[in-house]
Amino acid sequence: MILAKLNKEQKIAVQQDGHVLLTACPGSGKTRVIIHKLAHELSMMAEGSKKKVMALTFTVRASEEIFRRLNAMGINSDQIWSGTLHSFCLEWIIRPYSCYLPELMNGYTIADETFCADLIDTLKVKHKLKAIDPVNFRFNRDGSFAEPKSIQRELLKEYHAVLKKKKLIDFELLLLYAYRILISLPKIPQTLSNLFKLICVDEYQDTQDLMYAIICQIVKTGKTKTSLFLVGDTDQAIYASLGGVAKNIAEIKSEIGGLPITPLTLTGNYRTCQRVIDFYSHFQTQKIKIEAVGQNAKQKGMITFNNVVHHGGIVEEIARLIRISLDKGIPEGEICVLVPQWWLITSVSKKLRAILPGVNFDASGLAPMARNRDNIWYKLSRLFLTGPNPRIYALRYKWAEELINDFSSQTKANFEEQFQHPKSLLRLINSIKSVETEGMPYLHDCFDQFLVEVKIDYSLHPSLVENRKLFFAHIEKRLSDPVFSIPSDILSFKSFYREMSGVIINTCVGVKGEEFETVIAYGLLNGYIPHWNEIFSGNANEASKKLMYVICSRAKTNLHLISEKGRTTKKGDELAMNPELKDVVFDYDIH
Ligand SMILES: Nc1ncnc2c1ncn2[C@@H]1O[C@H](COP(=O)(O)OP(=O)(O)OP(=O)(O)O)[C@@H](O)[C@H]1O
Repeated sequence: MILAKLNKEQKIAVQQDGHVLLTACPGSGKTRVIIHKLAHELSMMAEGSKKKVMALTFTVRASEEIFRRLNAMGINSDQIWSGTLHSFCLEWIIRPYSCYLPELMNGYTIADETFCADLIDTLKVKHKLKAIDPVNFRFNRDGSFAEPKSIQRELLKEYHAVLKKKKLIDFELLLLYAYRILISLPKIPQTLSNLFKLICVDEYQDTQDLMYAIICQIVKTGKTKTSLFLVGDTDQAIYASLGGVAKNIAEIKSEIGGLPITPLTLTGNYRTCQRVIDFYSHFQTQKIKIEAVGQNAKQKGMITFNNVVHHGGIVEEIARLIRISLDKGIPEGEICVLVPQWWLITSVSKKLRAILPGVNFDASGLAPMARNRDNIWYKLSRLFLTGPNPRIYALRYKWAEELINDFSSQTKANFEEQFQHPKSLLRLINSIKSVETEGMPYLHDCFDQFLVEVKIDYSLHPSLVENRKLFFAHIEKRLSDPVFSIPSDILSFKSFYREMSGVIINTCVGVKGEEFETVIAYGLLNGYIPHWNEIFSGNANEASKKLMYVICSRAKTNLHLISEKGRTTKKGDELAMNPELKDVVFDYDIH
């Protein structure tokens, strides 16, 4: 029954025992396989088993999507853990075992992302680095900095001195400390391996070395107790400049202590029409024929390339293309605008909203909250800003569970006994009402009522006080920033969490693994895509090919590519067209 919606190759992958490396082209059903693999493994467990299965995803969006889909299949998600590797390390390694690591045993707080970003900006100014100068924050397995340049290393030392003084840990430290815990106390990977029957890793080609080390330490220790299921596509490896590496099968085998691993593949593309596939095959690094096998396989679709529009008119042009798709009856949520750099999301979203007032947009840049997803108050706010809804029940359940754990680890005290279960906590949150109509006072009011009910005096815990201050300070900053100009009412706050339904505005990294009827990508220029970092590191060609491949392969039938004119460097030199795109000879449709 669970396997009914899979083809033969997909069924084989789902039913394959032991460790698996599944590599396949875009649209071949890798995500579908992961979801069914999780469901299948659960169905094979003995009744009453306490074991769990896990999916590690590249983005929070992707992990939430897995929850939604399993929920829609009627699968009980109690025994499923899905999230990014960072959240896994926090929840399953750092939080329960920090007392064993000298660096953490005297307390720690997860650093607020925006606090770290501000600190880095200040240190860049101090060290006379430009805002765009890259700094590699990653650690090697032995704890040394991966950053090779000396000024950057000085900056890193100061940055870490500040974190240490404040007992903060950022994303990279989280990975390093998790790894240290695993290797210094073999009982811990053993315990995790006893608990997790399966670890699925989506987009494995973008995994960093330290991440492989963490995952494989658990698999290796458990020998055959935990199956590793790596899924990805080497042509979609777009994280090389941020340490992502697609290890080959021999390397992975060696990481898991020589245990056998079965290579599998999927063929056929269910997503995209053949013409679009043939177009993006220009960007493949390995020339493999991809065959469209979905219902739209024979459709002509629309592929346009505009290299004449001036950047001053870019938003009007994007709006025109959105209208063309809407006029064809394509739903808003099936249209995606890909921006070349994340910091452009806000301004483009705002302008598009102004030009197309009747159209809904789904863009993180329009949200009142900054992206400090690990802030405990952010986690509480998302429960108050989403209502009870069966479609996202599993997700809210998971959020409630996280909150119970977070409060308990930060306060060393538990919620009032009756609220220690996610179900009862959700019931409490759903019952709290506020008369406030403005977002900030509404959240303050809900938080205070909540704390009274669960009997936690947050003022006694400096990290909670500090994080609450930071959480609201960032909202205030965004509300008063003319660039954002976000409405401050409660509806605007709630719309941030509304289920994705409007035209998506995001970066290529932000929509990894997703698909849309129409993709509109602009800024396809040397310096944006590929980014200067790739160009300076001598990796421009490969990075650019892979980015173009990922961008184009998100589309089902319509692809609009734009290399606008008139964008310049600070020195005033005009940015050139993306070189890979320039080389393509194709019979484009008229735009
Ligand atoms: N056996 C199948 N029958 C019908 N549709 C399928 C089948 N397998 C996958 N699909 C559909 O094909 C589309 C692409 O699937 P999926 O997102 O799982 O691909 P993917 O390999 O993960 O792609 P990417 O590498 O781009 O992330 C989805 O709409 C999915 O529902």
